[in-house]
Amino acid sequence: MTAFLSIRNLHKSYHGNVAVQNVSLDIRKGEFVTFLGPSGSGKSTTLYVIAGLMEPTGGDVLVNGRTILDVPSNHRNIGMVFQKYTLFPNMTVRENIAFPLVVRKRPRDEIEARTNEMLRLVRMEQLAGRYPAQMSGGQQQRVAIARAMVYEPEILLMDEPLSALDKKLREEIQGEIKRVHERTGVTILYVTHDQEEALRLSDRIILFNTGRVEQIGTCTDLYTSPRSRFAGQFLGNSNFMPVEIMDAAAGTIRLPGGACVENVRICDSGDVDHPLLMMRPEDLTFRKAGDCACSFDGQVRSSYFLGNVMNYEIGIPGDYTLTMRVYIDGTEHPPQTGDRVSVGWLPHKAIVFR
Ligand SMILES: Nc1ncnc2c1ncn2[C@@H]1O[C@H](COP(=O)(O)OP(=O)(O)OP(=O)(O)O)[C@@H](O)[C@H]1O
Repeated sequence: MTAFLSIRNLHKSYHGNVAVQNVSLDIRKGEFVTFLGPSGSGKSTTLYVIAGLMEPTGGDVLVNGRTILDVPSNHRNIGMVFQKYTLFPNMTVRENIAFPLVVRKRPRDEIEARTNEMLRLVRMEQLAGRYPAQMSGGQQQRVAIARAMVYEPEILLMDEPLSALDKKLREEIQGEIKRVHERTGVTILYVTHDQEEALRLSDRIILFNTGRVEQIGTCTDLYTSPRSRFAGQFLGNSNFMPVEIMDAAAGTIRLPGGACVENVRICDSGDVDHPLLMMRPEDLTFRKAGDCACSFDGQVRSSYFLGNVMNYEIGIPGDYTLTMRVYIDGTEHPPQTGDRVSVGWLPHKAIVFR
C-alpha cells in the first residue's frame, strides 16, 4: 500500500497517564477511514495530534513520507469538523464558509467562486443568507463541513461530527458526507463510537481499545473475522460460550454439554482467560429436532419483531442464552415464547478466541 498519511509508534500521555500507546497506521490518499472505539480509547487524541492541536509524547506523523510534526497546525492543509457546531454566530452561512479564504487573503473572485461551489456541494444555496441561530443542527454541521473544505485541504478530520443530532438527521448528513467524499476525493479520518455509522461510511475501520489499535480492516473483515473478543463484541452483536479446545489444528472443540464439533476457526486473541466460542445472532437458525449435529436444544424465552426479522432469546442447557436474528418471510409460523426449539449453527462461521 502506498501510504499518504502514516502514523509511526505514536505515544501520548497526559501528566503520566497514557492515552495513546504505540499506534502505527498507514492511510491511502482518498481513503475514508474511521477511528472506532469506546469512550476514552484514544481516538480523539490521535486525531488532534494529526491536526497539530496536540503534541505527541513520542512517535511521528508523516504525509507523503515527510514528518509534519514541525509544521504549525494552520499550515498543515488539514480541515477539521468537531462535534459542537463551531460556526461564527455573527456571520451568515456565506460569510462563515468564505472565512478561511478571507483569512488567507485569496482574491475576491476566487473567494466568491469557491464559496458558491461549497454552498452547492452541501446543498445550502437557499440558506446562504441565514445566521447559525436560524438553522437546525444538521444544517449548521453541513456549513461546518463546507467551511472545512473550502480551501481544498488534502485531509479532512471529523471528530464525532454527528453525535449531537437525532438518528434521522444523522443518517441524512452521513449521506451528505459520503457525497462530499466521492465528489472531492479528500482523505477523511472520522472519529465515532457508533458502529453503524462506521460501517456505513468507511472504506476501512481502525478499532481502538484502551489507547491501542485493536484491529484494522474493511467493514466486512472486522465483522466476519474479528481478531479478539473485544472486536467481536464491539462491532455487531454476538453470543459467547466457554468451550474446550480438543484439537486446535482441526478446529475441534467440546461444548459445555459435552458434544464435540469440528471445523471451527480458532483465533489467538490475547483477551480471554478461557477459550470462548462466538456466534453471530444471524448465523443461528431453527432446525427440526435432531437433524443437525451442530445444534442446541432450547426453549424460546422471549421474542420481538424488528420489521423483517425476529429477535429471539433462547434458553439452552447450562443456563446459557442465545440471541438469534431470524428472517421472517410470512409463510411459516415462527416459534412462540415457551416453544421447544432446536437451534442450528455453522461451525465455519463461528470463531473460538483463545
Ligand atoms: N486534556 C486531557 N487531559 C488529561 N487526560 C486526557 C485529556 N484528553 C484526554 N484524556 C484522557 O486520554 C484518554 C483518551 O482520550 P480520548 O479523548 O483520546 O479518547 P476517545 O476515544 O476520543 O474518547 P471519546 O469518544 O470519549 O472522545 C482518556 O483516558 C482521557 O481521559
